[in-house]
Amino acid sequence: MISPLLPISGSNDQDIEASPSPKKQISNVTVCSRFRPLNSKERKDHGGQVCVRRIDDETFVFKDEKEEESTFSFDKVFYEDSLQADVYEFIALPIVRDVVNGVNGTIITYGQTGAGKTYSMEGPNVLESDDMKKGLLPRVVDGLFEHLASAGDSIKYEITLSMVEIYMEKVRDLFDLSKDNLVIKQNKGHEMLVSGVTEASELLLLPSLSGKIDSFVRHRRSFAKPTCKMVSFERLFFKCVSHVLILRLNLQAGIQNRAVGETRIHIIMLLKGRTGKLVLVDLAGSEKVEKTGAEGKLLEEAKTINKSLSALGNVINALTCSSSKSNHIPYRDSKLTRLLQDALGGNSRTALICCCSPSTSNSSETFSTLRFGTRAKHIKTSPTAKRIVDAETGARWNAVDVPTKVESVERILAEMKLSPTAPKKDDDHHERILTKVRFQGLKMLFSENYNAVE
Ligand SMILES: Nc1ncnc2c1ncn2[C@@H]1O[C@H](COP(=O)(O)OP(=O)(O)OP(=O)(O)O)[C@@H](O)[C@H]1O
Repeated sequence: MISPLLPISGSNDQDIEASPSPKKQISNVTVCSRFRPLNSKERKDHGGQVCVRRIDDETFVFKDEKEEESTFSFDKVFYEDSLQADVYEFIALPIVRDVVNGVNGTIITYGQTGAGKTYSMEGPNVLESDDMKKGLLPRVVDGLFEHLASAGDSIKYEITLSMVEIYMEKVRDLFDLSKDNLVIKQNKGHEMLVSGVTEASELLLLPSLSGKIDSFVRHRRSFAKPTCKMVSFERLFFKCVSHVLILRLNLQAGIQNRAVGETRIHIIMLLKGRTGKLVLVDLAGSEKVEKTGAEGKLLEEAKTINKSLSALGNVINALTCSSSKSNHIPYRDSKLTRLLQDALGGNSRTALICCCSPSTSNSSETFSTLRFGTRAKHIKTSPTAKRIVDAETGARWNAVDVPTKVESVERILAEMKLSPTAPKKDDDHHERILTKVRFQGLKMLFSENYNAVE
């Protein structure tokens, strides 16, 4: 069920308040490994030798530099023939659904430089519309909009996008480069936020866009701003799709602003709705400093990056150490761990993609990435839906439990049907009433939205 943005009112909703809210189960961080195809250098210089032997979709045998074999298991293993769509469906789609329902989500790519982190996260670029190549980011943006729209009874939803990079332990705003040392804070709900970060905001949406966004993007790449008024379903669709595209253009603009050259940086994208927050993190390469061959300023950058990745490892160790329940978790040791505090130790459904080269020439870095992933697998998080306060009545709801106006009507009709005192009606009759009520409800909500947006 989708949570609406409009305040909920009416006696019907009051009845539903009493119904118990389902509790979310404790869940692990989802950890996957992904092996990219061998590149031409690995094929040429190392005879195309690989360090991984597939057992099944969750398990493989890894051969280290000393030819010793160990078996690794993850929630899912994506081998070199895996599709971008498979990665999205397994890792991101459940998180996107949860975010729409008020549960925060985080997706992190980890691995050495050149292992496929950016390819997994972005694909060739975020405006890519080829389904074989499109990465997680554009799919997540499309998926968020599609899920919000497909409910039909959800009306108005604001999505804001922020992008920051962590460079030399400073959080820089990728939409406003003058903000180059933003402060990370924790709000009353123990949620981490970047204070003063620029939020590109898009106000949305309505009818189902399923399958139509990419064909639109393919044909209207140069489209910049929505200009039409919401007067018909077609135009409404046009307006919604243009918002998706603008969001993708914003992403592209932020990505173009990030530090360039040899610099290794962490990139963090935050998509926020009224209820859930989705954080996508493309970490800097995890290789050892010596392997980078860096000198001078680049060496300093590499050391700072490795310090923050070590801090991430320490946080994971502290969280997974059995005696650490009462222990101090060193989130404050780096900006990265501070920003990921709620993703790792709190209220978030989190997925980690360990990106690896399959070549024996990189087996030492691959081994360290796989060990990092194995450790992260033991983190427990307890994501719960956010509480929403009804502006009119002050009633509090879990975002996942908030009934829409239309759903309220459905529940009442269903209850009437079940009630022993209710007059017995045939199913067709009941369906006809339901359809009419739905139509009336949507008509009313469409017009409310029209006024609000225009
Ligand atoms: N699954 C894949 N299928 C095909 N090509 C891939 C895949 N993963 C990565 N590549 C290619 O490998 C190269 C390196 O990938 P990518 O830039 O994503 O690495 P990275 O881990 O993000 O490195 P960096 O830390 O430098 O950002 C790119 O040319 C990319 O297109």
